Amino acid sequence: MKRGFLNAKTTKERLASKNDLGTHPSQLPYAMLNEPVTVPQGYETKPSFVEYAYTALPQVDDEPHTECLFLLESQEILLKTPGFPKPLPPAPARPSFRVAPSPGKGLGLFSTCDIKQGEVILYERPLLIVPMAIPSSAPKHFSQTQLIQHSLNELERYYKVAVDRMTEQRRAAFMSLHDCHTKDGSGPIVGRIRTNGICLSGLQPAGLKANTDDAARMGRYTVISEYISRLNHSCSSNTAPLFDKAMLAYRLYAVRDIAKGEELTFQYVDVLSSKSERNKALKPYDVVCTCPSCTEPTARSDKRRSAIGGFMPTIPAWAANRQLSDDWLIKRSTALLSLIEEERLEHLELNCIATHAIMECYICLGDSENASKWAARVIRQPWSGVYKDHPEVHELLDPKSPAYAKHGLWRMRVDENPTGDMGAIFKMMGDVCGPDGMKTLSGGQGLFMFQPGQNTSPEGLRKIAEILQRSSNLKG
Ligand SMILES: C[S@@+](CC[C@H](N)C(=O)[O-])C[C@H]1O[C@@H](n2cnc3c(N)ncnc32)[C@H](O)[C@@H]1O
Repeated sequence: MKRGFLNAKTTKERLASKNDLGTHPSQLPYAMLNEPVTVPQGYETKPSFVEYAYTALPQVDDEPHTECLFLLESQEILLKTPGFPKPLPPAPARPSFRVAPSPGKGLGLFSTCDIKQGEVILYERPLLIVPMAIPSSAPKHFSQTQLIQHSLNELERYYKVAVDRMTEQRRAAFMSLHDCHTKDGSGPIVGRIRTNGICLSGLQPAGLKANTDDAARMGRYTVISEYISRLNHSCSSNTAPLFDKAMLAYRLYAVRDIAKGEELTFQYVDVLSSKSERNKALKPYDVVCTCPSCTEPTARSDKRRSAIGGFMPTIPAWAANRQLSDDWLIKRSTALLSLIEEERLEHLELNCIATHAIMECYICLGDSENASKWAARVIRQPWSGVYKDHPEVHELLDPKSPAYAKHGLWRMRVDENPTGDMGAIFKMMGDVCGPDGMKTLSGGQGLFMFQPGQNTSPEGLRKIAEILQRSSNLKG
């Protein structure tokens, strides 16, 4: 069984997120103030440079640098990323996007040519990467609003050092970005970071993970870029930015075919929530969304989005369950893909999960002709974490490839029964997940590294069953 077959994310994270680097806008964990607040001077926290470092990365001449403020352990994680620092590809002679006014939305990005699904629109090294939160202390006699203003002032001070270190040209690019937080206590730098930052995970020191939410945020970062930060929101966005740690750069992918002149868009909020929830979540960005799903008069879109969020294609839940027909999961996943297409949500991780599941169904059925067609569709979604976790799909493009016979799922539904360890695990997973697969997602880490044919002891199997059972109790 390949890694990524199960995933440790919660259902909600997995449905809403776009890849395992957590690419979505970052809302800083600080409240906003309705009116100006005066804070007594002299209580500034001294930055602890034992823990934090300002650095310009990568330290390669002739390439733009990102100004970073990192916890030392996060910096270590980044520097140890295999392949770091991978060079940026040469900029194309004619970029396939331009910055231009978008009526009612300020500036935006627009395509300058037809772009195919899965193509990279741009590679971009960010201007700035900073922590989403930095601890600060304040005297006990501060009022609640003074505490908020004090925290915002502290953040501004920390972030300013990084902005001051930029080249003049990159600082000017940063300061020209939009700021929708001019009247809530945020300074000009914090305001721009709040407006334009995209969340970056995967750099969290191990020790912080188990701590409180605030502590955990200290190992999470927000990324600001000259161009990607100009993407306006749509609830049916047509791009997905994927952060490549080795390159220290985003690749911005087209998630469907884009016509010349179309605006390029990105999702700022969980697009599987209802129209009213989305509009509430968009308030901090000062956005009243006018995309078709927010303006159509009936509640059809809400219903479709809720249905999309209510099914997770899960091979084990079907493969060993003989009460479900051979085409049950194919039909359910195809219906899911139709809903995704109707709502124009191709960027969702779920799109690739369903595509990959149909491919695996055909492998279970011993039908390499159809499996190879679906493998080709997986490959057209390179922004997805599923694609990243399954490099073997390339070997499955040829229906005659020997990779089929070697695949752990090959003919699983055709031959007698899945037997041995694999059969036992599939049966357990089927029982625990339920056919809709909604309980698979938060546990099951023990299965990640399971390989077919691997000799798993009864003790190992019992542990896996316990993990799955725990996850079912917690989330079910
Ligand atoms: C990250 S910036 C995007 C680029 C920005 N339009 C600019 O001029 O630089 C976010 C801001 O863009 C505007 N915006 C983004 N999406 C929008 C939308 N769908 N409708 C209206 N305004 C939008 C809002 O002012 C929001 O605070």
